[in-house]
Amino acid sequence: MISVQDLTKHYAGRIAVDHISFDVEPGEIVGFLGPNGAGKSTTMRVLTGFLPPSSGNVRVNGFDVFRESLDVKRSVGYMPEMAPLYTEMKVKEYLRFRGELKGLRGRNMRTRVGEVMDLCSITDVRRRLIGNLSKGYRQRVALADALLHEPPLLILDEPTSGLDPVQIRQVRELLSSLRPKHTILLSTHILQEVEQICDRVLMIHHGRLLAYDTPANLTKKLRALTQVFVEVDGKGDIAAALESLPAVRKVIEESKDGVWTRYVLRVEPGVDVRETVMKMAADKSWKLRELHRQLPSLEDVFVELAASEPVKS
Ligand SMILES: Nc1ncnc2c1ncn2[C@@H]1O[C@H](COP(=O)(O)OP(=O)(O)OP(=O)(O)O)[C@@H](O)[C@H]1O
Repeated sequence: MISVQDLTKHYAGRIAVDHISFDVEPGEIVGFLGPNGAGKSTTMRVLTGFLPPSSGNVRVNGFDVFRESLDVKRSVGYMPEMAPLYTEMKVKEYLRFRGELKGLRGRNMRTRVGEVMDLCSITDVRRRLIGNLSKGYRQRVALADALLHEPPLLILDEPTSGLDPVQIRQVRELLSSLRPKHTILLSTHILQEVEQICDRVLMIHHGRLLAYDTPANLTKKLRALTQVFVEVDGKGDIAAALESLPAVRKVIEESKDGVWTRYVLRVEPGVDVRETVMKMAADKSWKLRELHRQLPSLEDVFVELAASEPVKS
């Protein structure tokens, strides 16, 4: 559905997207993850046919984004980060107006507007002014707009930004329900979002692609990051003792609170050292007030990959 080869985009001599390549298969939900300014919106705007690439080969639904941008626009439902909704229009009126711009007429228009309002659960607010709707409802109106012309591909720029937890869950459920009819590329800062609904994750930083894989594979790759937190009150060189345990690669003293010292243990993949730590504490008469293990998250993967990326001037 999407094929990106060696895409580069410059703004006035500054590189925003730096030689990235990736493919998205039909029916996939792909999460685009990266900090502010990483190049997500730029890449998405190139994919929608609105922004020409500086170089590279980008095809959407089989069409070249530069030479066949009209066909690309027909193939894509795009929801920009700040969807430009007309606040003085009523919901249904707005969708009909947008439908007309997208070439819908007559019965086809009536059916589609009804369908997308149902799909996005906005039928009950169809006669309300957009300006009076909550952010969650407005977001769903913007999504209904993106869906109007039944595009096979949806490109959504931070679809859950600014929403409360209930609204976030509703949007996520809605997006999951659109699969497999629609392929979805969505950008987000929220790692949990990606873990929950995305088949694959694109990680981007300083315009470069850091990784592209399933959330499970990404975290598996960096299993070495498994951490154990231990808070101890005891005598002797506690850090050295903990570091002598099999499978413990590194011990970092994290904080002190009176007699208590909190350590972070970096542990080899697949090993649970909690029992041996407990045994050592008993043998050495240490007091323990915390002992817990934290498996690596996508956030750890991102932080580690970003740290290994040379920073550009
Ligand atoms: N129209 C523009 N003119 C000049 N520079 C731009 C323009 N749009 C974006 N940039 C720059 O390009 C880089 C990538 O920006 P982009 O908006 O694509 O990042 P992003 O990952 O979407 O960030 P955010 O999450 O903040 O939206 C940034 O350094 C940004 O300042």
